[in-house]
Amino acid sequence: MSLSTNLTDHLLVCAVVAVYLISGGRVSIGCSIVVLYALSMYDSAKNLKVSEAESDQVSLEGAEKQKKKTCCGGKGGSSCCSSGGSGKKGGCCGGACASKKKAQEELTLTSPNPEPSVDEPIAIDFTHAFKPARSSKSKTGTKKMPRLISRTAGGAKKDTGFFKKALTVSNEKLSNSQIYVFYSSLQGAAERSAKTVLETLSGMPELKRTPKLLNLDDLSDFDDYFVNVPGPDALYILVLPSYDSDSPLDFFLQSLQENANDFRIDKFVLRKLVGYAVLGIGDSESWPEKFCYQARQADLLLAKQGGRRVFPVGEICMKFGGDPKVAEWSKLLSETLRDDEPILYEYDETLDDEEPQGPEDELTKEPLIDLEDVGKSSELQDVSSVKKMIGKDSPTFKNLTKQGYTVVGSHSGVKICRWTKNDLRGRGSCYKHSLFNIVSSRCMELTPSLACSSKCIFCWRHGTNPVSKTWRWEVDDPEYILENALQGHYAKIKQMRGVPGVIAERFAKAFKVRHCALSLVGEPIMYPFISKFVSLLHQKEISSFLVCNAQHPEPLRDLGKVTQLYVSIDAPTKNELKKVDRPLYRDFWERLMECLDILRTTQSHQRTVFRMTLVKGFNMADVSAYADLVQRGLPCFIEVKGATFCGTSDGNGNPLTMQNIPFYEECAKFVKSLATELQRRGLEYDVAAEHAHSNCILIASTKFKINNEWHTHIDFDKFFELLNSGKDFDHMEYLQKTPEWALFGNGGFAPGNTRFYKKKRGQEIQDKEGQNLPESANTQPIVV
Ligand SMILES: Cc1cc2nc3c(=O)[nH]c(=O)nc-3n(C[C@H](O)[C@H](O)[C@H](O)COP(=O)(O)O)c2cc1C
Ligand code: SF4
Repeated sequence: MSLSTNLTDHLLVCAVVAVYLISGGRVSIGCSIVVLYALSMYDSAKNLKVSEAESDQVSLEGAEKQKKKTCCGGKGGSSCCSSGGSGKKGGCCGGACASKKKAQEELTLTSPNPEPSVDEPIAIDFTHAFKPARSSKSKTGTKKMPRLISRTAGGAKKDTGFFKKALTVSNEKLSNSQIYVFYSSLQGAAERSAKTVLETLSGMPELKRTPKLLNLDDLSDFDDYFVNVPGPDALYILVLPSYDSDSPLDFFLQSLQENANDFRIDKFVLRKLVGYAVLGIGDSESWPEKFCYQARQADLLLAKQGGRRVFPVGEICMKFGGDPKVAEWSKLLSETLRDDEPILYEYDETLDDEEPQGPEDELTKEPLIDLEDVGKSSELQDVSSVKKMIGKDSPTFKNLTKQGYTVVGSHSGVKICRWTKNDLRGRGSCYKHSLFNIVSSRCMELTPSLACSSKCIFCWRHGTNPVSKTWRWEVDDPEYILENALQGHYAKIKQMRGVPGVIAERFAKAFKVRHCALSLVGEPIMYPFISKFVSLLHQKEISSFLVCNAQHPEPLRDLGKVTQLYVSIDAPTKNELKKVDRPLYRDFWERLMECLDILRTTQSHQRTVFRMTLVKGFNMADVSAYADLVQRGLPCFIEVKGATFCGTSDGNGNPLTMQNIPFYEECAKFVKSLATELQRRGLEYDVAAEHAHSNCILIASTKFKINNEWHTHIDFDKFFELLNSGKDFDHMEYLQKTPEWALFGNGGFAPGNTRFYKKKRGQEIQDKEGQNLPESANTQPIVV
């Protein structure tokens, strides 16, 4: 108790005694005073305790205020000069922060019941919250997780721990997805295997939807599945063979790679898929180095674009009974789809360091690749490796030779057409005779590129000829191609010498080819040396008829002189063209427009022809839209031909039937209304000539009607004379009068030939040039 308190007490006692004496020393008053005094003493003792506690609180607040003025605001840590981090003990706060921190820590540690208030933040240590399943499981001896691919950039590995690990787990129910089984097959093994996969999956009662089977080579646009996806729950299974020579799969892989590098396409565009799995088939004995390499490429490309692998790539050698292994892979896949356990889609390989690799790692033999490195993988560089377009041992080679082609070098083909044989036997030439004066027995049909940049529905490519937007193969010399093509052609002519009815004179002349139709199958203008090749033809006085698909404006612009330049116009509108030609280019319509502009301008000196192939139900309705195209390209001629039915369309995606084949009358009606529409617009065109037998009718610019007589025929001697003169000349300088028999309405059958009516045992079939083919080729789809 303090001195001041004692003094107050003494004064109080004196005052009480004085009051007692003044009041006469009465006992009752004296007692009351003593009680009051005792009460007041108790109260003051209590107050003293409270004030002592308050004064402690005030002094703490004062210390807090002072702390905020220190170097670190009292936080200590590395920002405080008193902390260990600064290396200075004491610092500006004299070490108060540090000592305070220490005191607080001590308080916390010694506090018996440190119940935090609701508002206080709680610190939880997540370090061990996401232990990789693999590590923990393998320690207990249970199944190890498959090795999967990380999508994390190397630099980001260290700081994405929490989110990255959380992203690795997916709980999608795979059995709810719509499964698409894709395949690509040249000889049938992949198709068979895909069907096994399909059957196995279809037998799963858990699957909500029936799986679908799709041939990659029949897809008109890969983008429908590999840029867009058909639904939110699509799951893809790809069954792919490998070929070290060119195969349709090359184009698919090339497209995937282009998508991966196309800045307009979302980098992880295939994240929209529930997942994917690839089954590779191949031959490990004959191609040990390249065994199933294209399946692996596909797998990496799908992963690179965000696809989630739901099952490891299968690699099965088909040489020695691979079918049971395919069934086994399919069964394992179906078990995975059934299994609702989460799948580790992304994988942090740094977590692998936590334990040594087990023997299972050896078994998987799957190299762990960071997705960021996928593009640099040597496997992927192979996607765009330069191959021969048609290797001698390739199925495409066998297919083409079976169909009567002579494959020249690695990318050209020559074939003797039925009209050539017909003309040798005096049975008449093809429609090009009546329209333009080409004699079939002296014509060679050739293409320097068996590959094409379209997949036209009426083409008889059987889904086997290579497709690509650009040239991606080894290139043969033009001299080599011409020399060997002529040899191949003459060899076939020679075979005709024993055929009954061959006219000796025509047979002799046939050994000096006069015309070359650069069409056949494929896209000739894709050949990088097309102009040189054409000039070599001209040097041998062989006229050139070049047909192109209007998808390659650059080489079209650069093209040198040709005798006649064709552009195929297979449909008049963008939508119809996409349906009919199934072009590979996204900007196919713009390319067509550019080609038309080139015909009207840069190449207007040439004899230009629009070639239209009429397919009922596909491209015959919109005459006015065709007129728009004519107005833009202003060709010299419009050659209109009805498509021809050539048998079934088995497995090559050709949707045409006999119902799509127009009759001559329908073609004639179409041609007349097109001519009328052009005239209505003030464009000077009219119907000129025909070859009724081939359903072919010619509309010509009226500038070829000289003195009221059509001059659609070519004076070939004059053409070479002009060419050899070295002077510039144009299409109006080598004309010849159209003979009477060829004019529209007269049928177009040349005199001097005997009309031959074949007994119709099967469908009469024709090749791309409109030439009829032997009946043995009756499995071919529509060709024109
Ligand atoms: C010309 C040719 C090249 C081949 N190249 C490879 C190859 O590089 N790697 C491979 O694993 N198998 C290769 N094979 C084997 C095929 O991939 C195998 O026969 C496959 O089953 C064919 O599938 P398909 O019948 O669906 O076309 C090749 C086969 C041929 C005929
Ligand atoms: S018809 Fe011609 S342009 Fe069309 S795919 Fe066949 S070869 Fe190519």
